[in-house]
Amino acid sequence: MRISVIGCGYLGAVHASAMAELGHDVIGIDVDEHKIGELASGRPPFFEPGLPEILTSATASGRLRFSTDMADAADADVHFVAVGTPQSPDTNAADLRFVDAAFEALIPHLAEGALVVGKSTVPVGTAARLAARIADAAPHATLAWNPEFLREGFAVKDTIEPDRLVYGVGDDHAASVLDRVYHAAIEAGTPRIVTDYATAELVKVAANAFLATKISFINAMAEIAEVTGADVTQLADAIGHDARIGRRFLNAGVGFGGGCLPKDIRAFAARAEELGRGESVGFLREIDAINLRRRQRVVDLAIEALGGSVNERKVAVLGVSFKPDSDDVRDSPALDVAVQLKGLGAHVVATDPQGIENARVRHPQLEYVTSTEDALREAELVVLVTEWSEYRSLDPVATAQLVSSTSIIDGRNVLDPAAWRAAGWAYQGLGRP
Ligand SMILES: NC(=O)c1ccc[n+]([C@@H]2O[C@H](COP(=O)([O-])OP(=O)(O)OC[C@H]3O[C@@H](n4cnc5c(N)ncnc54)[C@H](O)[C@@H]3O)[C@@H](O)[C@H]2O)c1
Ligand SMILES: O=c1ccn([C@@H]2O[C@H](COP(=O)(O)OP(=O)(O)O[C@H]3O[C@H](CO)[C@@H](O)[C@H](O)[C@H]3O)[C@@H](O)[C@H]2O)c(=O)[nH]1
Repeated sequence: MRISVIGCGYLGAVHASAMAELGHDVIGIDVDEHKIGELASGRPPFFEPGLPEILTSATASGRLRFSTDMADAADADVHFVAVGTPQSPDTNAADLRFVDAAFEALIPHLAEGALVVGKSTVPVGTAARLAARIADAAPHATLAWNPEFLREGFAVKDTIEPDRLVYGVGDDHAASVLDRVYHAAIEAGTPRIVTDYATAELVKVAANAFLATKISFINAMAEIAEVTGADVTQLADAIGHDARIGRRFLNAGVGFGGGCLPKDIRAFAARAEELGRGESVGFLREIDAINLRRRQRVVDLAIEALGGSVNERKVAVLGVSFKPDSDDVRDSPALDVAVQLKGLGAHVVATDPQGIENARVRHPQLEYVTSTEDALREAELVVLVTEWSEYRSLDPVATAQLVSSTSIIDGRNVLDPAAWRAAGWAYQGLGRP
């Protein structure tokens, strides 16, 4: 099929490449000329495992092209809209300016029978509004909403082999077109839920709200563990054995960040307020508050570990991206901790295998080094805040040779406390004795 993908960021670039990998003829459109130049040359503008391979093969084969000109999308049968929906600074609601601009730019180019498919995460009610706009301005086209559930770090696999497909549609035709787009996943037996616009929009924000709740639940248990001497990781293992609960997403630590969970729960709460149902998801504000307290907890532990003040003390911060296998630093707990420590006068040296470039743009005041050893050298405190595999596998004995003081805060509870203590370290996890 001929497909356009409008918005080629973390979601759109992967979606466009994966659709081409599945054999479709794809054009990616973005307003960012630099990004489009990189993608057209087969270079991903961000780090995502597996993306370079499919981007290179699809651009080389000619099945995948990129442009900044919406007119180049005109002959596509299906248009995926994957532009950003960031948090509005004043209200916390989703900022729909980019979605509206993309739709207005696309509408004049819609061919007879074209299907527009929303992928961006939007407040419930957005699709109905945009469907009315299309019915008015381009009645020969139709709209579907097909939320995306990919995880950064696993984006290619999640796109090609999704756990489920959700179609919010106004008629059966739209569902059959989407079945042709996703024929490989459908044939592999992927569950497919065909529903109305509002349900499809709500499925997406409900899923992220649930995941955020699971993480903040275990972090709340960590807060209780910290005043009782209990161990939250054992607690998570024990409750996780109950299949009704499950062990995944019960890793206590510095909490959730990224371009999705924090902004999506805030936008959901703001939308519920608008709908007069603020109390129904009022708990999401508590989920957010627990999450942000964990960042503060790491900062407080750092102050404690350094005897009451971090001022002019060298702190090695391991990790700046919001999760491993990603260079994304949007609302990163790791970067937030580094910035707070710097604000308190610490000499922060931060490192990360992929996130430094993005972190430097947002926080040029921090010192960044690419080598873990350079970050650790002469450090008076080590703070592990993103669990990249190379930090998880640090050897406590060798690491002790590099630092000036053997004190570590494990903000992701990924190190073996016994091994680190045996090597002479003062080890502090979160929610662990
Ligand atoms: N990143 C993820 O893992 C993920 C997963 C599921 C859903 N989502 C949702 O997908 C959407 C996109 O997220 P993202 O992380 O890819 O954001 P992003 O900021 O990485 O990418 C958005 C892209 O849209 C482009 N853009 C903005 N206005 C445009 C316009 N008028 N026309 C064409 N392009 C335009 C921007 O230049 C940018 O490249 C958001 O709604 C997000 O919540 C993201
Ligand atoms: O037990 C856990 C699991 C995750 N996290 C943190 O939670 C955040 C989010 O992690 P994850 O959900 O794996 O990453 P995202 O790529 O942001 O993916 C989420 O957000 C996407 C955008 O909406 C959705 O598509 C995905 O389904 C949803 O998992 C990260 O900071 C993690 O460190 C924890 O603190 N503890």
